[in-house]
Amino acid sequence: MEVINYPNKTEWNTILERPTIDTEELEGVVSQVFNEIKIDGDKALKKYTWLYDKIKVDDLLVSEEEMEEAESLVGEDLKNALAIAAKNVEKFHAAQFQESDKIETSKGVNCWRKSTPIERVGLYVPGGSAPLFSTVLMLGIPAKIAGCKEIVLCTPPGEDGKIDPAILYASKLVGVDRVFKVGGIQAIGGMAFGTESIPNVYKIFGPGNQYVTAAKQRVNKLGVAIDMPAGPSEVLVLADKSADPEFIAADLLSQAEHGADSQVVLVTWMPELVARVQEAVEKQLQDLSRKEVAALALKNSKIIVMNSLEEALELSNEYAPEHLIVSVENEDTCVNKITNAGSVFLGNYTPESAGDYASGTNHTLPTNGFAKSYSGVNLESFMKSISFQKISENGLLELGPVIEVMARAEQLDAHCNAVSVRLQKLKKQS
Ligand SMILES: NC(=O)c1ccc[n+]([C@@H]2O[C@H](COP(=O)([O-])OP(=O)(O)OC[C@H]3O[C@@H](n4cnc5c(N)ncnc54)[C@H](O)[C@@H]3O)[C@@H](O)[C@H]2O)c1
Ligand SMILES: N[C@H](CO)Cc1c[nH]c[nH+]1
Ligand SMILES: [Zn+2]
Repeated sequence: MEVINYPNKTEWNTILERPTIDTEELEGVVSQVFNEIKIDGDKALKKYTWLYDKIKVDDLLVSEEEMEEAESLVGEDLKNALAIAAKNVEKFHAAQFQESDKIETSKGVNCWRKSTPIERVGLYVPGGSAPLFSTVLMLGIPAKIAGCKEIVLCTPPGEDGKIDPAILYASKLVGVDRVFKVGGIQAIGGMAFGTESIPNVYKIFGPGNQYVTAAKQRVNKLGVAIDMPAGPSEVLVLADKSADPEFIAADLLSQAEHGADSQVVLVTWMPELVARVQEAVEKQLQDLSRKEVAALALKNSKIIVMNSLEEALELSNEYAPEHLIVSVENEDTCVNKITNAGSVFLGNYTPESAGDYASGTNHTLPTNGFAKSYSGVNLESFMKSISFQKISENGLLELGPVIEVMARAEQLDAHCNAVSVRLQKLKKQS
């Protein structure tokens, strides 16, 4: 990890750059795959699964038999863990349901909003380097609570051409309707445009690598909604002398092991912490099964020494990390100073991986600075709200003239007339 001491504000933007693949090349690949899916449907999905995943898929849809087989392959320990995690995710997301009351804005003018589920949704579950079955809970549970009528899920097939049993078990547990063996750009294109096997959905959810994220951003431009850009994982740890270097190292490595293009950042104002964390990272790295991947991610990563907690928080807000760990004395005093982050972990005993799996918060979160403008996945992500209004005759008599004045001023005569004809009738009646 590169160490940067007391950077000037003018240097912050350069320091905080994320590692990215050449975007022009990426967009070219996305266009080509999408064009073929639009013409060839399933045939194109299979072609690109062979090209990018090296898997020959005959039937994209996971069969009932495969679902049943998966259930028998998942151990009791994992089933129990999934049940507890699912309960917490459900509890946290169910509490997010909000229906607005009727508001009488003027006398006789009532307005309200009603939330309705997005009817057909597509979930993407990453599976390139590791099958992230926890993502099934994070997307499937809120989709179900929201009341989405049709929930389909795409995930890349593993080396044996099958989907990881835990992904299938979790899909059944949360009530996903259909699972398809397809990942990457081709999965996003399949769900956006529809093919013989996959229905076209109204909104696509889920994290993924840079290919998946670029594909989601492209379909969004083409009119299919997406949750947010949720690309390669990242974490920023804010730490002072109260933090344990072993814990910091473990948290940094937990996101570094996701992929070579992950980025992890330590920000401190205690220079004496730097060497201790570096040492702990080196030591813990050796024991990881994914140490090569984590080592590559550490090359993109930084330790930044700042002058104070205030300056460190300012830098963190500018970076807008997907995950922010606050390991400082009196961590609660930082809460109101955090303006940009996907999900925040307060105190030395709140590891980021708790949010990844089981605390109840959602782990599908904005990366690459998008936490400045996007929230992570939540119940509302699966809903849209329709606004309603009802105006009584007296209400229109009162508000109508206001509308007439405004419509005339915008020179929209028909708008004005829609009110005037009613007012005339009401006045005649009275
Ligand atoms: N932000 C979040 O909320 C969040 C949550 C979980 C995981 N993640 C991130 O998701 C990512 C998962 O990545 P992954 O690769 O393991 O799985 P993935 O499922 O996202 O991507 C795998 C697919 O990428 C495609 N692909 C691979 N190389 C390609 C190439 N050269 N050209 C075109 N397509 C190619 C393949 O089709 C493959 O199926 C990681 O970066 C992880 O950090 C993010
Ligand atoms: N840290 C990931 C989000 O960036 C989520 C995850 C799933 N499994 C493990 N971690
Ligand atoms: Zn993780």
